[in-house]
Amino acid sequence: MAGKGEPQRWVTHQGYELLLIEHPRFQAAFSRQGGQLLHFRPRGQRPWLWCASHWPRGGAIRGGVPVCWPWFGRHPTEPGWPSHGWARLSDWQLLASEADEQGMRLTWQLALCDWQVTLEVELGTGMRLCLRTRHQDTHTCQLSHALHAYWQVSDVTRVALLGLEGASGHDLLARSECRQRGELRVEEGCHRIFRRGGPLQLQDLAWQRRLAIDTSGAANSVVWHPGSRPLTDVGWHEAQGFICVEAASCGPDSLSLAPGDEALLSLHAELV
Ligand SMILES: O=P(O)(O)OC[C@H]1O[C@H](O)[C@H](O)[C@@H](O)[C@@H]1O
Repeated sequence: MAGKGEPQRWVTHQGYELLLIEHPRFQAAFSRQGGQLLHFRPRGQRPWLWCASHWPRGGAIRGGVPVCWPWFGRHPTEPGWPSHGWARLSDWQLLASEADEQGMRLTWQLALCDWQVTLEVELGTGMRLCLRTRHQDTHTCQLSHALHAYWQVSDVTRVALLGLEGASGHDLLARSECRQRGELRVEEGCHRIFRRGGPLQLQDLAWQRRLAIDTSGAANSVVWHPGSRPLTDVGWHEAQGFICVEAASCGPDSLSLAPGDEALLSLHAELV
């Protein structure tokens, strides 16, 4: 628990250890499991991130910004291993947190065998996440990873994602290559992995909000929503309230890390 006057304190909710932050500029919450930013709301605004109201015991929390690491989606060779890797199921250590008038900077770390990953998060009027991976194995290893953000929206079928015009990628629902024409809208589910990162904008007219979401530096921008496919423990109406726009390096854009190499992945958002 933080001392009096400090912006952060630990609590337990639905069996999870949470770090709650009340800063003059924003409110936020992380779970120790996953080092996962679950909630971020700059003062006077609606929350930016969506989070399911029910959290499974022993599973991953659906919402906020899950860290998918050290693989994204299914493991390439081990079908029984958990989807999206160990990071979102493991307890992380909070290495540092500093606050000033502008905001807060927090550093989370997870060490597994020869691998070490840190998540640096800056929160203020915007949010910036940077994932840094190193390994000290004796041979080159494959890495795929994602900052799998669930953005809260008025209604997924009524928002538009700008900035992917002309981008090529893979449409996993259509099982074909795709090229984005104009703005992206989600009518009945979406699962596209675009082969480019860059500045995007999520436009929500009903909420009169436009978020600039930057996936520059990532090889892939992933857009996902299950449509009418049911998600365990998430009601249909609740699921209408998010769209995932993710920074990732995955599939053919997975990385080969030689011992001592470092891989970076970042995601940045601000209001425009
Ligand atoms: O249900 P989860 O394991 O949390 O994954 C949720 C979704 O994440 C990503 O966007 C993947 O590309 C999808 O295939 C997956 O369904």
